[in-house]
Amino acid sequence: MINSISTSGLTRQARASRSLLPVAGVSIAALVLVAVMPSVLDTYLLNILIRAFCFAMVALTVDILWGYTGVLTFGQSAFFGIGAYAAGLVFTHMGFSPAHAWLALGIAVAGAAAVAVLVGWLSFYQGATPLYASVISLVLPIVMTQLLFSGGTFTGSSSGLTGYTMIDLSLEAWFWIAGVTLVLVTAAAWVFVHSDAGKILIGIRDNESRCEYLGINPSLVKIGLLVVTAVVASVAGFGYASFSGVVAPELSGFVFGTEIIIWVALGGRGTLIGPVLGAIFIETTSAYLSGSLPFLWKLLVGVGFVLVIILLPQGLMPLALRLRRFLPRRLAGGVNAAAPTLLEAPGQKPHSIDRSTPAMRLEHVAKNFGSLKVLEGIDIVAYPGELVSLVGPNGAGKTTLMRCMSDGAERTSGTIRINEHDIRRLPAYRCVGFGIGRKFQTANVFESLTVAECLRIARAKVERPSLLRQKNTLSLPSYALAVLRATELDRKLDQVCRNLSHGEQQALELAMVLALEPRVILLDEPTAGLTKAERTKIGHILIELSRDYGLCCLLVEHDLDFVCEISSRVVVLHQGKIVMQGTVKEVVESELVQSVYAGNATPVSQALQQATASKGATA
Ligand SMILES: Nc1ncnc2c1ncn2[C@@H]1O[C@H](COP(=O)(O)OP(=O)(O)OP(=O)(O)O)[C@@H](O)[C@H]1O
Repeated sequence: MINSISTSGLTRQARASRSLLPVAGVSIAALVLVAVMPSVLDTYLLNILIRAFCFAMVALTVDILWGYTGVLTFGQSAFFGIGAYAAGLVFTHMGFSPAHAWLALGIAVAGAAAVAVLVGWLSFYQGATPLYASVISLVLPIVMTQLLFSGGTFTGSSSGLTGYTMIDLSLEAWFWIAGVTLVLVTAAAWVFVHSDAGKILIGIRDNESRCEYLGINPSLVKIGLLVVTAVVASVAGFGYASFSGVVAPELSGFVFGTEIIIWVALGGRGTLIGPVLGAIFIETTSAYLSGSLPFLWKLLVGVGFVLVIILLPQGLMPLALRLRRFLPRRLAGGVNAAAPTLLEAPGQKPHSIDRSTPAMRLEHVAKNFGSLKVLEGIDIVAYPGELVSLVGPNGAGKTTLMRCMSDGAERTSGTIRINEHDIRRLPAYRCVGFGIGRKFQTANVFESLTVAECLRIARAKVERPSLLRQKNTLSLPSYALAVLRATELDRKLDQVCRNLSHGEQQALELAMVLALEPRVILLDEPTAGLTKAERTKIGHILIELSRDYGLCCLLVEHDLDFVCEISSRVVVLHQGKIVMQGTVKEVVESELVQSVYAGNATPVSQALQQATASKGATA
């Protein structure tokens, strides 16, 4: 019987606070600094810093897209330009008043959001590669600059717009506005990327396909993120133009877009603070040195960039963050320091499951790769509570069949129904909604996240993750908890996945799939890499999943002893066709199946016979 996991021993971690105190403390310190700086800095430096603060906000948006989500973008300058030109154009052609300032801000936000939706759709539509998205982001600032060049007197062409009436504030007031906005935007970004929802960005960066098979639509997440970051960049551009009284096509150009990438790379992508400090430092230093050393300074920045990329690929900030180990833990703000308490989720009641309606129905399914027919005429019906093993020699088409069952776009022809829902040509994340969960052949987890964070992302479809915080409890169905306990992963919730053994990663992936509470699970070699003892425990869990919880399990497995021990039915595939379906005994005794395996190095028939004999002896 699957027991609910004991939470004793986790109490210490449960008490661990996920408070926002560290970020609040740093933000208050930064605000105090912003408050006092105008009284100690000269006018020139204040001017430079206000501009640098605006640029730092754009750098922050690039860091969220590139550093956290893995989307390398050169296009954020275009959104900065939209905000800047919204202010420049309205103030030049309509005059200045508070109403006009609000109008310009509204145009900046709406314009940036509309362009971001279009660009996001083009960049991240289903099947688009990351390289394609980067190319689109390169094209955007080029198109934007050309539009501004060809705008004649309306946009000021290559000279841009100058001399318009600006928002009339003192230099100190501008400094405070820019500084406070930067601190607040940085703090908000920090809270978001460290929240449960923010971890999905890292999940997408690490393993987009795993996210899809957990029911998350990565394209939608990336489009939403692009829209939000575009709006922030446009507001920064609006502030820049309102303060400086100058807008030029260069502000939305490709060169500026590349400079932002350099700030982020030097500062340390994926750290937020690094890119902000990188932008402020390079902009301020440039202002002092570019006049006296115009070419040498650019050369120095370029050499610094190359050196950092080679020697410190993660940038300078991670180096500084490593010093945190010398600080007390509280001050270091170790957000991943504590693991959440595991709780048992209520889940679906086994007796409420209708076991007479097929959980999975395949009719005439075929798959071709060009002229190669990999699957042909596949008909399978599987019911809740069944544990069906797909066996066959290497290359028989087992994994391809799993792919077809879990993603509507995969098969060439035929019909697949999951819980009576026709999956049509729907993508994997939509099929998950019909109750299917898939475990891949090789361990497929999020390598830079902890065990608990992976499980949290796996639950995102069931429990909407918080945008603001990390919850200190994690509810999982009892069978997912049982997998964690069987493999002792429940004691490693705070460990980063890349440090887990292969077998532990396999078990974690299985627990992640079960965390989705699927009604049908596809398991491609779930015990590969596990020890004999772990394999036996997982076998028992799979039997209980089907018998006690009514899950329909479809299993691809080369370990034939394991297949015989746990299966209620076996389907034999050979050269893309089903050669036999039946009970373990029927398959074992089939001469046809034995001839299928004849010539294969694995003594399959022998293994099947031995396993059946041992089962008979036990009975
Ligand atoms: N993307 C692809 N393009 C072309 N052929 C492919 C592709 N993917 C799989 N195949 C071919 O389809 C056939 C079935 O492959 P599949 O991986 O489904 O077999 P399998 O039964 O799972 O094998 P194994 O037990 O070794 O994992 C093989 O001949 C393989 O070479």
